[in-house]
Amino acid sequence: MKSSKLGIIGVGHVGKAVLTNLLRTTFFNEYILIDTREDRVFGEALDQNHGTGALNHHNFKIRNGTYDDLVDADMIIVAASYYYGDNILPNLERQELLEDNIPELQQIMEGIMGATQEAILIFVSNPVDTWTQLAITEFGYPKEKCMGTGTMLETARLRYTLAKHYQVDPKIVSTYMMGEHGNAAFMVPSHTHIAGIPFDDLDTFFPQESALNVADLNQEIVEAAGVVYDNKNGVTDAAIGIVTIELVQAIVLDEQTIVPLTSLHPVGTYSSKRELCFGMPTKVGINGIENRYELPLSDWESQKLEKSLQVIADSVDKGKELLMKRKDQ
Ligand SMILES: NC(=O)c1ccc[n+]([C@@H]2O[C@H](COP(=O)([O-])OP(=O)(O)OC[C@H]3O[C@@H](n4cnc5c(N)ncnc54)[C@H](O)[C@@H]3O)[C@@H](O)[C@H]2O)c1
Repeated sequence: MKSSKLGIIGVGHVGKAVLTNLLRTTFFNEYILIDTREDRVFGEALDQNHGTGALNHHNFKIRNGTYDDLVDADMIIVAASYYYGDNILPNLERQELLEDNIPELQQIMEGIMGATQEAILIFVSNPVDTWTQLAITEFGYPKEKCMGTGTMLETARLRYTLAKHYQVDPKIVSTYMMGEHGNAAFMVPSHTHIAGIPFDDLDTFFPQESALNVADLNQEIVEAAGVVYDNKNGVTDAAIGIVTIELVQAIVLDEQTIVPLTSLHPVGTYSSKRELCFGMPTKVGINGIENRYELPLSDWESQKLEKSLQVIADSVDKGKELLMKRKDQ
């Protein structure tokens, strides 16, 4: 029987949160941890290994490793980011992280491409749409096996916020945030329901709760990361750790779940004149991307999408240019 191996590249706050959550599952029995901070990743592997000595824990193989160890990996999660020291990322917008992270992306993709093109490759690193797209178009990773968490985190935040407002279980809220993972993410009220009740009818069914304004709600969700960041000393790791497991589980268990991950959408998707990675409802299973669903959008949603796609296109162009300059050096 084949064992299953996961690689995590970048074991800072987010990589560690993903690892710790996964170690409560039995999706994988072998974990390879890769980080440029060799002492940090050695310590993390040792610390997590000590935990396997507890009688209520599974006996996993966890070690710090190299790209050679990923040759037979089933899945690789990239949560690396240029290390700014002092244990925190600077207070930069996600797009502002791009320039410092181009060398990291290049090093990581060269390492992965030298090891495998078979593993499902999941990006969490920001700006996540750009990392995902450059991995495919500039380094050649197979597009149906390559994805990022996209607007899954914003969607979880929206589901939580709507559930809290209407005092219901988040699991019965069906909704999406789409577009860029970042300031240009937008909600899709026309496809938002609570227990089958359309967004526009919620005030009728929940008369005791105040009416929600879509633009204000959208703003609140987009700004939510900053609120966590400001209050957690520059870190957002808990929710993304859980959301990443949602995606991993959908793939490992072949759940055929539909989530707004980011992947490379062909020319013509929402009339886009170029192929582009952005968050939209996508079916995932054991082989990676299974299908994409181009939901009809309202005028407000279409305008938001257009803006989102422009932000990502500009970022991808800048990323390509920076990579080209490095190759010319
Ligand atoms: N997609 C999302 O929804 C989401 C949510 C939260 C955070 N993030 C992103 O996740 C990333 C990580 O955040 P964090 O808080 O864990 O940062 P962090 O600074 O705590 O950790 C980053 C780690 O990456 C390592 N690293 C840097 N370059 C590397 C390389 N070339 N190879 C291997 N490892 C390398 C660093 O040594 C560090 O340990 C950031 O880009 C952050 O913006 C994404």
